[in-house]
Amino acid sequence: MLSVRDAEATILNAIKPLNNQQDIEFVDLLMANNRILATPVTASLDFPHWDNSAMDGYAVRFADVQQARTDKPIILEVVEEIPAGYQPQVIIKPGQAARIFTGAVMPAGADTVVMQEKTHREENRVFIFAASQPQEFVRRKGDFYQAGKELLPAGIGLTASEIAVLAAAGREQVCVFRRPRVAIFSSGNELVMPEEMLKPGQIVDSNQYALATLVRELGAEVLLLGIVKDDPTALKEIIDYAIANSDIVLSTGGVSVGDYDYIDQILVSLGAKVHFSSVQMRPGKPLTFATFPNSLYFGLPGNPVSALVTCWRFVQPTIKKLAGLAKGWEGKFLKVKSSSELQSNGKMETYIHGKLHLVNGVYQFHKAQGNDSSGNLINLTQTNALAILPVGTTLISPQELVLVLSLRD
Ligand SMILES: Nc1nc2c(c(=O)[nH]1)N[C@H]1C(S)=C(S)[C@@H](COP(=O)(O)OP(=O)(O)OC[C@H]3O[C@@H](n4cnc5c(N)ncnc54)[C@H](O)[C@@H]3O)O[C@H]1N2
Ligand code: MOO
Ligand SMILES: [Mg+2]
Repeated sequence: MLSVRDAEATILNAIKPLNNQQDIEFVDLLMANNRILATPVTASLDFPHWDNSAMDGYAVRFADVQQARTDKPIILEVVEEIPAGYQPQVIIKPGQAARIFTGAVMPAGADTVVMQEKTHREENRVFIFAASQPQEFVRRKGDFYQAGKELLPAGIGLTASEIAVLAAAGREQVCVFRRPRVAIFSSGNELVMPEEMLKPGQIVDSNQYALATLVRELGAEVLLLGIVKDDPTALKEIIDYAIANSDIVLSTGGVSVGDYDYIDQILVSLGAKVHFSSVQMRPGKPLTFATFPNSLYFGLPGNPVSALVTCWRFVQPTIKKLAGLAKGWEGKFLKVKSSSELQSNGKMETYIHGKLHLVNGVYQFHKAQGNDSSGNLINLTQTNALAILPVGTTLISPQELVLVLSLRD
């Protein structure tokens, strides 16, 4: 059976990231949160734009104040007051200073700022009590960034700090990758919507809610196609529609060996390349991955835990990579102590859901306490991590280290 590592490599290889010419759109800065920058950004301004003061104090000539001491202050004549937003008018000559405030433009002639706390003011005279360093408290033009250099690279996610930088560079809009489109449907004769009365044998289609929520959290656009009966004609029709209208299709159910498990044969009949239909993992063994010329197809297992675990493990990095993220689309794996005993049959790579908790500033993994059947959706609540036992490992004892996939950024 295909190992998880090989399944992942197959999937990652098949991804064609969005194109930075065709798959882009311009969005207003305040709508750009969590979007991915499609083209590098440069600015035509230096940062800082001009030499300015980092303190409230006095702009002076260093040569004038280098001998200043508490018991032997230097007295300078204050010739101008420079608040932020004001263009200085006077050139500072030997023996002179300007009153200046944080962020205000340094006057010509001055090269150093003495902070207010080291001074005493009497009318138009200022007493300087301490020798500063040359250039002290001056933020120099171009110290933070020089015009024309790359300010932000393509392929990064935009959050508060990048959006602030774009605003400072005078952008009103930003060029980002369009959101990937992910079609989702559930297959199963037993499935109904939450508002429907359950007849004997029926259950609510919870998978479409789980997947739609996760996919939206990842910044993709969801095309929710609902419930489809275990009927080859209906399934063929919906898959045909889904692949024509999305970058990624997620279906749940119908991928095992049962008589009503039709997904694989329909994919073949539609001309898909089916790369694999099972993976050496638990839960999630019956996982189908197929490609069409313009879309990727994940036939996720129907059991709710299996559907989410395979989505976290394989679909999450796929969406991030396809979306145009240059780095950081990989799963976030870490090694932490397990506070619970974890078991596996040793034959499958085993994924155990639970929670990463901070204990005295260090993360620990706690297994979810309920029945861990892959049909038990209830036990998934509050999951934020999956512990992973590799093939060959049957037991992790409490306080032993375990590999964990963190599900939060
Ligand atoms: N003989 C074998 N039987 C099964 C095997 C196997 O290897 N040999 N694998 C088992 C494993 S593991 C899984 S996982 C499931 C996968 O089944 P399917 O993907 O074919 O899914 P279904 O048969 O349609 O449903 C399985 C289970 O999940 C429930 N389900 C389905 N869809 C939803 C939904 N949208 N929301 C909530 N629950 C859903 C469904 O009612 C079934 O209980 O196969 C095992 N069998
Ligand atoms: O492995 Mo299935 O995916 O457990 O229930
Ligand atoms: Mg089945």
